[in-house]
Amino acid sequence: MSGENERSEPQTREDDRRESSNRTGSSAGRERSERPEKSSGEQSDPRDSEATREDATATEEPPADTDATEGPADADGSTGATRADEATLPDDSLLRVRDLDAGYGDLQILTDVDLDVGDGEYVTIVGPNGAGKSTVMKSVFGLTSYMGGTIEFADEPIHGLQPDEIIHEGIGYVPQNDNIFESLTVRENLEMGAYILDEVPEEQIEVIYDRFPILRERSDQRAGTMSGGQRQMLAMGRALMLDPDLLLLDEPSAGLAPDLVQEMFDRIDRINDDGTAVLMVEQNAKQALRRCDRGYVLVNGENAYVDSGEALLNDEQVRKDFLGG
Ligand SMILES: Nc1ncnc2c1ncn2[C@@H]1O[C@H](COP(=O)(O)OP(=O)(O)OP(=O)(O)O)[C@@H](O)[C@H]1O
Repeated sequence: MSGENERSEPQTREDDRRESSNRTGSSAGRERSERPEKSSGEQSDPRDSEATREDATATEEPPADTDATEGPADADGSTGATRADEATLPDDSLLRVRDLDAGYGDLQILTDVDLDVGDGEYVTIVGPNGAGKSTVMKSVFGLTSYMGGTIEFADEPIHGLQPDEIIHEGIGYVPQNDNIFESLTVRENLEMGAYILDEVPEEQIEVIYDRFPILRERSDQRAGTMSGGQRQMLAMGRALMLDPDLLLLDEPSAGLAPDLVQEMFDRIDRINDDGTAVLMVEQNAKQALRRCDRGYVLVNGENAYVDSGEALLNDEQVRKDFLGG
C-alpha cells in the first residue's frame, strides 16, 4: 500500500477504480475496468444518494460484464443475481475459501461456504442477523473451530493457523466489538498493531496518521475517551499497521451516526483504492453493495447468492428477501 496522504475526491468512484486498477494491474482491477459504463444522465457516483440506488435499479440495459461469477440468463432473457450453487468459482483469488465448515466448540455454524477475494478486490458479505457473517470473518482469521474445507491465502493453506500466524501472512482484522485497547493511547494502540515486529515501524505510523489525521491530533489521548467514529478509525489504523494485503472489516459502520457512516465508507473506499483488498460484513447492506466489486448473501450459514454488488441490488428477489425491498 502506498503511504500517500488522503487523495482529493476522485471525479467519480468509477474513475478512481480505473486509476487504481491501472496502478495495481490486479485481476480484480481488470474485472473492474470492464464494468459497464452507467447510462448518460445517471448519477455516476454510487456513494451519493438514495436516488442513485433507484436509478441503478431502473437501469435499462442489463449489466454487460458477465464475469466468472455470473450465471446464465433466466428463461425470459433477464440476468438475475447468481445463486451460489450455480456460480463459477474463480481460480486466481488472493483469499480462496472452499467448502468451509466452522463454528464454535462442537456447534457448527457454517456449512460448505465458498468465498473468494481477488487481489485488490472489495467484497461484501450481507445477510440476515445470525446468518454467520461474522463467523466467516472470524474463521478466516483463525478464531473459530475449524471443521472442514479449506482456506487459502496467496495459495497457502491458512485454515488451522492461529491469528498471530495469519497476521504474518498479510491479513488484518477489525472485529465489530472490542477492537481497541481503551486504556492505551492512540499511538500505543497503533504500536500494538505491529507487536509482531521487533521495532515500532515509525514510517507506517506516519502512513496511518496521514490516512486518519484525527489520530495524529489525538496521538496521546486515551483511546477509551474517543468518539465512536474515531475509535473505528483507530481500529482500522491498528489493523493497517502491518500493511496487510487483505483487510477484514466486521460491521465498520455499526453504531455510527449517518454522516459518519458515509465518511467511514469513503475511507474504506480509499483504503481499497490504494490496493488493499477488503472483505467486509455490513448490516448497511445496500450501501455496502453499491460500493463493492462483489457481494455474497449468506443465509443460515450457507451461501445463497454471489454476484456483483450491482447485480444483487438489481435482483428483485434478493432485494425483497434480504435488502428490505
Ligand atoms: N462465540 C459463540 N459461541 C457460540 N455461538 C456463537 C458464538 N458467536 C456467534 N454464535 C452464533 O453463531 C450464529 C452466527 O452468528 P454470527 O455473529 O456469525 O452471525 P451474523 O450473520 O454476523 O449476525 P449479525 O448480523 O447479527 O451480527 C448465531 O446463531 C450466533 O448465536
